[in-house]
Amino acid sequence: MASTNPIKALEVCKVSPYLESPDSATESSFPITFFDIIWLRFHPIEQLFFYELTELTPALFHSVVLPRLKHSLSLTLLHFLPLAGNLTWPSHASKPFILYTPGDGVALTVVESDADFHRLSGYHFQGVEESVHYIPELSVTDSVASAMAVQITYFPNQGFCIGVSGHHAILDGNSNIMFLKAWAHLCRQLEEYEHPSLSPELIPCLDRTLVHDPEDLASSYLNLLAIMKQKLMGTDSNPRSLKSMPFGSNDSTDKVRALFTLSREDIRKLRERVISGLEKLHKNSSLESLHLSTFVITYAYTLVCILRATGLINDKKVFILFAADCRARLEPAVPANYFGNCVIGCEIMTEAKSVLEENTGLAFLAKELCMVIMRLQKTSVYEKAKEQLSWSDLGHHEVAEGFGVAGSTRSDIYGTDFGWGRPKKVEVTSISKARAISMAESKDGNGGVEIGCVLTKPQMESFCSIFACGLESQTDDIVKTRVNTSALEKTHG
Ligand SMILES: CC(C)(COP(=O)(O)OP(=O)(O)OC[C@H]1O[C@@H](n2cnc3c(N)ncnc32)[C@H](O)[C@@H]1OP(=O)(O)O)[C@@H](O)C(=O)NCCC(=O)NCCSC(=O)CC(=O)O
Repeated sequence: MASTNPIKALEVCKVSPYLESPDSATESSFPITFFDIIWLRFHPIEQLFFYELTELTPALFHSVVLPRLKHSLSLTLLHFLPLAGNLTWPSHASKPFILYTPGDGVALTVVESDADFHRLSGYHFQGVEESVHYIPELSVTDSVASAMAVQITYFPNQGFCIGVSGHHAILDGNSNIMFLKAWAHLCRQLEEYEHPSLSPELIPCLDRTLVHDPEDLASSYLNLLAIMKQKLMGTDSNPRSLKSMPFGSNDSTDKVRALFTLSREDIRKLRERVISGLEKLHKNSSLESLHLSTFVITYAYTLVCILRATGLINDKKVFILFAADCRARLEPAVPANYFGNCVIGCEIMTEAKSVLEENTGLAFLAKELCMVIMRLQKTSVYEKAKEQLSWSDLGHHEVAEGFGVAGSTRSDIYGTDFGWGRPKKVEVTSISKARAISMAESKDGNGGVEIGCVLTKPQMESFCSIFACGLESQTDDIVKTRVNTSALEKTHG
């Protein structure tokens, strides 16, 4: 879907940590851990936050909103110094590390757009290429990678949008949202205080020594990445390059994105349907210990609908991934405000036919997810990280359709109020770069979940009908019939 460029550049600058502080005048380096290295070649985390403000005149934007956003970003970076620096891997170093040098900062692009803010921030299908204009590009060369880039887009008399790209080897979803909340918090405070301060839970813990690595998994993961890179890109590819590797399909020309919501009531009904499906699958066994959480129900239901919509054939395998936050799961635990990556991948490899089974597919997948989550309690995180080194042959990608999920149902992503209200919409746009959905708690805070999907337009139309009809269905089957598109738009919009 081709899109004309609706934006006009206003400013390109660098925002450095607040200069009056002695901390920002000192060079600092931060080692990266095995948790970070796992994500070294992954595409950046990209998100868009839309803020509706119909009274946003050029004067208000340029004299109040933009200066306040910039100043608070500078104040925030003082606490989050790794984000102002770069990932680097000089030839003398055995591992990449983050280096902050005075004068470094986050690249900030300010643009104006005459696009329809209402449509962009609405819950309708949108061409994936339309969002490209609002996402900043992260500068990455073979030897140096920026940690973060920010774009602020001004929509005259409609609102503004904040686009963020963060290097995944520097921060995970939790750290990313902590940074955005800290920035929003300081920006809000600037309305009243000249010297705003952060509450303790928003001050990041930058101590990398809290992650123990007695067997140097970090080096093993670097070797694994070099092998993967050679397999994908040929033996003459530079194994020390910091550039990301192609992961899934990057071709977004025919793709659309959309957000869907499951209400608390939808989730309750789906949970009942899963329980009845489980009773059919396991007539005589006790299933009491299974915890059918909001995450499990949402992920299972969305994947079943996607598999049906994409017409996956029964004899295929599916490889399902999700991240588990390890901050509280490590022994000893690291603090909730630990900054960096502290997540580990959990995986399920299964036959598509078990998931596509009409009466029991949803229950089957929900149970598989529960079992993997339960196993997390029994295995040490470090042992699991060691196990994952066996993924080195990339075999999964050759034999199975892979699916992943970005975000979390507990991130409070809509809590990012910079002083002009909560976002009208938040999108994790990077899901278009991998075969992934996004998940966040719904913005009304009523226990529902928002799900972001990227599919081709025909697949999305099909997904939309399967998703909506499946919720209306009284049985444990998810309806496969296709309803007409106008009915869908009503349900969805
Ligand atoms: C492994 C999990 C997904 C499993 O989630 P579950 O919800 O099924 O299970 P759980 O044991 O965590 O929680 C069980 C129940 O307790 C509740 N619960 C647990 N901990 C809680 C807490 N601290 N505060 C409030 N509620 C809590 C849950 O909401 C759930 O409730 P109820 O039963 O009501 O639902 C999760 O534990 C987890 O680690 N989530 C974080 C994932 C993450 O960090 N993602 C970001 C990846 S990086 C990324 O996304 C960036 C990118 O790649 O783009």
